[in-house]
Amino acid sequence: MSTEHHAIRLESLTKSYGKVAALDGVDLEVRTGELVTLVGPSGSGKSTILRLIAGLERPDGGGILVNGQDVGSLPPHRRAVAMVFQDYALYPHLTVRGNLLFGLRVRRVRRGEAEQRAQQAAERLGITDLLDRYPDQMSGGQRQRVALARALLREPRVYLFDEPMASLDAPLRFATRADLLALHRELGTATIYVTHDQAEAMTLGDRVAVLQAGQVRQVGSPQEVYDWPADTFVAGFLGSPPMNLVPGGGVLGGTAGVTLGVRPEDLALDPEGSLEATVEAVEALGSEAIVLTRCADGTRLVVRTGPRPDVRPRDRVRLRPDPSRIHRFDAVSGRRR
Ligand SMILES: Nc1ncnc2c1ncn2[C@@H]1O[C@H](COP(=O)(O)OP(=O)(O)OP(=O)(O)O)[C@@H](O)[C@H]1O
Repeated sequence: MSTEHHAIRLESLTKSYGKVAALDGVDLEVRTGELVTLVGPSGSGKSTILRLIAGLERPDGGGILVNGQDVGSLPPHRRAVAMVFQDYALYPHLTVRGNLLFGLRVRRVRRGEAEQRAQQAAERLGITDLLDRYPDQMSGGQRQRVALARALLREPRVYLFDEPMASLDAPLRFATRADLLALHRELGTATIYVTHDQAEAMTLGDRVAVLQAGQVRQVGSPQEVYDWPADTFVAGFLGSPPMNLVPGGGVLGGTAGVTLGVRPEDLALDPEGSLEATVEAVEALGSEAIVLTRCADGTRLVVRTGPRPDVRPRDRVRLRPDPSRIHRFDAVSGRRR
């Protein structure tokens, strides 16, 4: 057995709410300095994982280790874990300074030292001019920085983020994402980051963990899970639009017992292509276009092309799949073959 301590190690974690199995045997390891993004459909158990690590709830079974120590029986404030929520969870009746000092007071840090540390955290996140404001006097992005500064003050070994940018607009998300990544690299802590945003999951994560129905379907680098999805669920979940999956292989080359898949960008509109199809719709996205097509046997194939493709609905077209990019899955288990 490896003696290496992972900053976070989850072993066969289970948790049910009544009849609902929120987590059904979750194993996950995060190394020190690593950022793992957690993605999956609504209700797949992402937040439950974070709440169990933070100690806000207790698992039914399995182990939670932080730096090699089983924290299962420790209360939240003794776990060296900081959690940042989507709604920031700031105290509305306290100023930014009050919010930053609160946790330090609870942990009985002397006043002078607490003031100094709060000041340092505020400087690091560029919010010193906001110290006397109340949460309702700030923008979402500013509140997010305050929540981050407060998390920083806990000097955690582990950061847990539950969709911290969900309420920010696109440009602000983009900027904040870069700041967050810089902070993560500088601190070298272990981070788990839950998001619904695929671009965020792919760009932030050293590794991506894909969750479905309380089980981890695959963990790997963003490129790995995209290029080599372990099963049809991951294949159909990552990518926008997702991979075309054809049960039985059909137009992609019928083979009993398999489901074949091809990503929209691995299908080209090409007069020499081997597949015949009819265009059903064209969605222009500015930098690219999505062409929805339908083959004679009824199979729908989505094609990603450059901007302004020269086709319109009801056009007959030919498609050329990249043969090296055809994915094979078992028709019954859905696992990659
Ligand atoms: N306090 C609770 N009481 C009952 N059921 C719960 C509770 N918390 C979570 N669940 C159920 O557990 C499952 C997992 O929920 P969880 O919040 O972890 O999902 P999630 O992946 O974070 O979803 P979302 O992306 O919508 O936030 C869901 O079926 C949910 O309804």
